[in-house]
Amino acid sequence: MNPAALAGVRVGSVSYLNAKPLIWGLDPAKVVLEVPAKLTNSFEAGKIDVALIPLFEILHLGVEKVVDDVAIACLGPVHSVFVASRGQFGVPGEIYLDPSSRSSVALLQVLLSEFYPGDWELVASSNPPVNASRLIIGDPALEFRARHDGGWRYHDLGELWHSHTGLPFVFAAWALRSGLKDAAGVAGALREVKVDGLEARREIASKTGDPSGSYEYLTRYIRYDLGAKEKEAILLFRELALRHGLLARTAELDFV
Ligand SMILES: C=C(O[C@@H]1C=C(C(=O)O)C=C[C@H]1O)C(=O)O
Repeated sequence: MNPAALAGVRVGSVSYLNAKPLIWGLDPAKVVLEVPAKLTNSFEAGKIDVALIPLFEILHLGVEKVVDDVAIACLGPVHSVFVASRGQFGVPGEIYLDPSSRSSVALLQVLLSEFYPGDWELVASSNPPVNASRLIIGDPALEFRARHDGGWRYHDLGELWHSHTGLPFVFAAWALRSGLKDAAGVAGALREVKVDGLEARREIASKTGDPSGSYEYLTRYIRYDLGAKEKEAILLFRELALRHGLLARTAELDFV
């Protein structure tokens, strides 16, 4: 399947398993796959027309048009975005940050500033000391869980956000380059891709090293809708990010 509206449109997606249902059926040779931070750079540089970029960057770059009804989100635990530590959460100290992430780093900063104020030191480095607390996202987070047992505690940021706000959290959404022709057609095609991709989750999971774990992850933890509650969550996140100096005020998002 390759909907006509996407012909000639340069598409970029996050390279993690969680994004696979949203690009299912598109010609893999034509979709740029990168970790969130790199993908954002490619989108900003104008190399991609439509990209599944971190929500934080959508707000930060002042992206105007976002595809309605499609997201990488969660309601409660997300399973693949956590601070792994040897001890309890909320005791201030160093946390190493995954340099691939944008939304989850900002979410962690918002959660700490708002709900766990203290003398935190956030260190951007992909090479934390052996026992250091660290924020990990995406496939590396799933692999970390699979590789390490006992001794580590996982503080799931989707769960922490939900316990404080009662809301879902949106990690990424489809951003459209400004001036893109037929934005409505492109958005509609990406919604169709999503419908097929969600149905193909069993097959997508079967191609991974852990079919049942991957299927559970894609069906129980990651949610793909961007509806009223998700929009409410985006507004709250934006407000808190503004309050804590992570963002400057930008225009309202236009969902197409
Ligand atoms: C839930 C996740 O969402 C991802 C987290 C992102 C971020 O932190 O910037 C960006 C895109 C999403 O794919 C994950 O990858 O674990």
